[in-house]
Amino acid sequence: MGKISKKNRGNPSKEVQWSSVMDDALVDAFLHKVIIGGRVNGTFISKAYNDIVKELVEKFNMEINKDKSKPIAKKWMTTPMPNYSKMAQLWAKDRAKGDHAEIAKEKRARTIHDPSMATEVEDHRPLVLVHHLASFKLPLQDRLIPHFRLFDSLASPEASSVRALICVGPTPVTVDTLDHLPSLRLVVGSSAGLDHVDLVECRRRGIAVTNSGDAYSENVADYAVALLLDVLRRLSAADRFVRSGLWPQQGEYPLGCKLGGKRVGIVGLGSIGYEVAKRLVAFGCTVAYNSRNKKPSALYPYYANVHDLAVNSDVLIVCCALTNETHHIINKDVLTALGREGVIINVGRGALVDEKELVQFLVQGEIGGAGLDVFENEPNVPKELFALDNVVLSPHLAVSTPESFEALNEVIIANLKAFFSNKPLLSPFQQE
Ligand SMILES: O=CC(=O)O
Repeated sequence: MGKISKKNRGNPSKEVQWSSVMDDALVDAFLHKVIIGGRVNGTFISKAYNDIVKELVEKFNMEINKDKSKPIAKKWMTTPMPNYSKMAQLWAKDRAKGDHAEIAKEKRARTIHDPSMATEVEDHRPLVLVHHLASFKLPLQDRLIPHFRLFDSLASPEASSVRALICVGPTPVTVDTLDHLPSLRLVVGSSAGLDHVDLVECRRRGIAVTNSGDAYSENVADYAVALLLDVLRRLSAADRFVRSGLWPQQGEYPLGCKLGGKRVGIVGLGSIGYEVAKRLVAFGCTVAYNSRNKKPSALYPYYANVHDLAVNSDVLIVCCALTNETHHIINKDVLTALGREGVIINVGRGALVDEKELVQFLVQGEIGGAGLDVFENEPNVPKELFALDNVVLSPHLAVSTPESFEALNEVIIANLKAFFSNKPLLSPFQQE
């Protein structure tokens, strides 16, 4: 509990208690977005948000919109701001006195700069553009607010001076995007693959690029192994068999194959590929790989081209970056080399595989099966695959777990903090 002097309208001398029931982070967000920033961008229109508004209003005897049918935020957006800004300062000061000195220190650093409040508050947080398609939101974005001053429009006046951008999911970063951002020096990708970022143009303009580093690697590797086990043991198909009531009618289900002992070729031995290899060795598989260059630290046999890797593999697991060189790296020749019993797992990008050819091979039984998390034209999946029990389909999910998003958040913050303090970046993008 802390104390705060209430100096605004109503009862000028009364001291009110600051309730500790409110989550600090939400209060911060509230202070930044509503009180100081004076606007709500929609992120906090939620029950938690409304609770905070309500509690603040009650504590400070401020006017409240009595009409419950209207969101409180609407009312607050039209309320004059200065008193609230003062309140935020008092609150920060108050916290500084108690055992929350650290929080308050951080809070002072978080205070947003708004020209209309310039004499009252100061904001030292670096400016960062969150660049995202409407359908892609950065997971845990609110956690960045204490560290960075975020905005999300290329049309905003801040665009001309912003030095760092977070690229959310597959949001394209093109020449046109970069033309809006003359001061940009860093693109922080939130994905492992960065085929949606014009890397050549970034390099030409001296813009560094980072990706998700190791944040997703274990999750994607788990998923690749899960897809492979599913294809080999026909788990999803067996599940459908039971659910559709066919077991009592048809009895035995066709045998699946053992994973141990398979020769697995990994296409792209980056951090995901390494994790896949580790897991498959534990299952008793033999592992070989192809990547742009032989890795001095890798003990697995190296094949300089995917065709030769396929000839010597029962399974290909595709987890390399999509580039001009790797587009359709799994083509008709590679599929032929893999053979009728061969299995393809793709957790990289759809366009790494010539999808039309793959569909033909699967439909005609010229390949053993496939586990696909990615497709050439997402979210559209070739309908011919729906009827095939030796194919496991997944909606681009391999990276997504709460744990991987937590890890991603740390990588993003670490990269931005390193950049703004002129230290080496945590996960500069490297092509495998
Ligand atoms: O596909 C997801 C990613 O590249 O992170």
